[in-house]
Order: sequence, then structure tokens, then C-alpha cells
Amino acid sequence: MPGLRVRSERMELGRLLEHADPRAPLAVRRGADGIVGRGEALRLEFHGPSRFTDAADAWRRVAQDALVDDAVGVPGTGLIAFGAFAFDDASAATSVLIVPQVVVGRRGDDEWVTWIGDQGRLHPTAVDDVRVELRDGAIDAARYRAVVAEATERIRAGEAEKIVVARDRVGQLPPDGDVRSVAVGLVQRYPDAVTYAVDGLIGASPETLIAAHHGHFFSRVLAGTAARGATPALDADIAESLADGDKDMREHRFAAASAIEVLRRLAPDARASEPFPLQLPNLWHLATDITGTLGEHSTLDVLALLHPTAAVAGTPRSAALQLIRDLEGIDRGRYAGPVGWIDGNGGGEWVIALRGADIAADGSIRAFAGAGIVAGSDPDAELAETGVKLRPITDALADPLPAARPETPRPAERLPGRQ
Ligand SMILES: C=C(O[C@H]1C=CC=C(C(=O)O)[C@@H]1O)C(=O)O
Repeated sequence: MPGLRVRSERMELGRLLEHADPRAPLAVRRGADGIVGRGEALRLEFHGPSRFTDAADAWRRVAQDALVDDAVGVPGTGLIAFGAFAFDDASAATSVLIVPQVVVGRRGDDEWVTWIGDQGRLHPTAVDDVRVELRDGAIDAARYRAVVAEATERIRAGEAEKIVVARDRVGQLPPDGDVRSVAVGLVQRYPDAVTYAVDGLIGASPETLIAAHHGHFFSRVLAGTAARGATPALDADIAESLADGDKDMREHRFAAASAIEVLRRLAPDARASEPFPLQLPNLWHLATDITGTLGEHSTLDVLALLHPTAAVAGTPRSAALQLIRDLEGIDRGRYAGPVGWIDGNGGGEWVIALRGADIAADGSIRAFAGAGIVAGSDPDAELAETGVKLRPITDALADPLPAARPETPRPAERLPGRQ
């Protein structure tokens, strides 16, 4: 196959998401910045345990053969692919790398368009509203409480120290529903999160698995959660007690340790912050930031080792993965897998596909949210926590284009025992 011809040039753009395909948007956005793609110049699919290493090898070949003329030269210009990967080695879900026919992007003051091949056209169209209500999926509230109780039993029995178990909600996109409006709603409400839309997977993730540019990387591990307080004083107390709390800190340390261990193997100079409370519009998380020098490693090579961290699987990893299969009893698909983009040098940005949903080709929607279970976890509290975590995608589907950003959390969503 002849190499892809890629050309990036500066161009003034309007609203980025208006350039995406309404039914199949490709986007990775944080606030005003981000990249948006349209069309497919190349689509590569992967399955099974070797999906990351197969993707890394295939991508190296594509990048080697590409003819790139990049007059802009900032992260996100030149050859890029959007990607989304299944959570579990045994998943039936397809993992993909998609090179669009056209990419538009903005980073600070830089705005550009990238043409891949000669089929791409700019075709901005106004974003339409779409409204979808989610309902119970395979794991309803009662079943989730039972799953959490069973997970704590298994932990007591010594089968694992931490298990992240999830529940699902489902819905149906109307024919010709404009999926871009969901992304717009997420960008508006969660400007500091990464809004992703790749091959039907859509959400606003606060958790960066690996972002690497010019050999330097950043990773943010999140685990340990509390809903926001209704007043500033309560909110400050909640953040403080989250950082002082034994259960959440244990839950966090398992996740941070799993990422630090892998990243130090790849980058001996990797440095980790102390855990700190991170404020999101709907909740607090405990966060650890890790930075260092990645050298020549492709971000896909990193994903092969780093995924799944104990923020989404558990500790020890293989025992937790088997327990997740047994206890949840459904295929997570691409929920909690890596989603993001990669450039021709292997740099890019991958977040964990959290706070979102997967929309299948027939319009069926499945949203997931999970919680880390350790000794002492309470089923009611974990159910409430997953309710708060489902809120970004639930709200974006129910009311994608709010006139103004909403703020304080709804009282019904406050987590038991915290306020
Ligand atoms: C598994 C999810 O969140 C993870 C990330 C942050 C905090 C988490 C927690 O406190 O349990 C989870 O580890 C999810 O949002 O579905």
C-alpha cells in the first residue's frame, strides 16, 4: 500500500466540533483546545491480548511510509490517528486506530487543518440537539449492591486487595441523532476534563493515562472519590477528609503504585507527586501526577504495559481482572480502556475511557461507571458514587446544549457518610 500523504497548514477555524461528522465524530478536546477529525483515510482494527503491541507495530509501519508536510509543527499536527481500545483481553469489542481524511485542531493560538490523501473537504455544519434518557442496563442498583458486597467478601477471603467493579445504563440514539451535541455538552460542562469521541465511544475523562510530547510524559492517576459539598466550607472539609481518609487513600495508593511501577520500568527518572485532592465540577478525586522522560517509546508501547492500572482493574491485576469478569458478568467493551490519539513519532494523549458511553452502529448506547472496592467498602456508598460518576454522560445525553453551565451537585447525589 502506498504511504499516506499528509499536509498540515495554518487555517482560521470556527467551532471545532462543527467540522466533525454528526453521526461519527472523532474528537479529543480539553477546553478550547483539541483535534477533531472527519472521514477515514485508514482504519486499523485489533483484538485480543496483543491488541496494543499489534497496534504499535502497525502504526510504526504507517508512520514510516507516510509522506508528511507539516508547516505548523505543534502537538497534534502532521500524521495522527484517533484510537480506542477494549478494556479486557477477552473482550469482543474491536480496538481501532483511525486516520481521518481531514483533521482540524487548535492549541493555544495555533489553529490548523491537516489533509490526509485528497478526499478530505471542510464541511462545517451547525450542531443539532439530541435527547436521550438512560435506563437500567444489565447491572441495576440492586445487582450492583450485591456485586460490591461480593467483591468485599472476595477481598476478605484474600482473593484480591482491590477490585474495581462497574455498572451500566443503556439507551437508544434516535436515527440521525447528532452525536456532536453530546460532545459539545461535555466540553461546556467539564472544560478541564478530556472530552473524547472515537468510533462511537464518547465521554469526558479526568484521568490521563499517558500524554507524551518530545520525549516527556505526564500521567495522572485517580482513585478515591467524594461528591462536592453544597457550601464552600463543606466542600473544603470534604477535600480534607478525602486526603486524610484511610479507605480512599488505600484505594488510591493501589492505583498510583500500579502506574508508578510500570512507568519507572520505562522511564527510570519518573517522578510522582504526593496524592492530592483534585476538584471536578461534580466530585473530588485523590490524584497522583507522574512525570518523566519517555525517550523513544511509543505511547502505544506504554499502553501495552500500563493498561489496566488499579484505578480501573484492581490489585493484584490478574486476580482482579478475573474477579471483574466473574462478578460483573458482562463485557465492558471499551469502557475503562485507553482512548485518545497518537502522532507519527509515537507521541500523543491517551485518557481512560471513563464518564462516558459507547454508541454502537445501530444507535444502542451503553454507559458504565465503576468504583474501587477495598476492605471496608459499603455497597450503598459505592452505588451512590457510581451515580455521580454517571452524571456527566447522563446529563450530556439528556440535555446536551445547556444555556449555561450548571453547578452545585444535586442533593440526591451526595454520597452517604460524607456531608
Ligand atoms: C472506575 C471509575 O473511576 C475510577 C477513577 C477515579 C476514581 C475511582 C474511584 O474512586 O473508585 C475509580 O478508580 C469510573 O469512573 O468508572
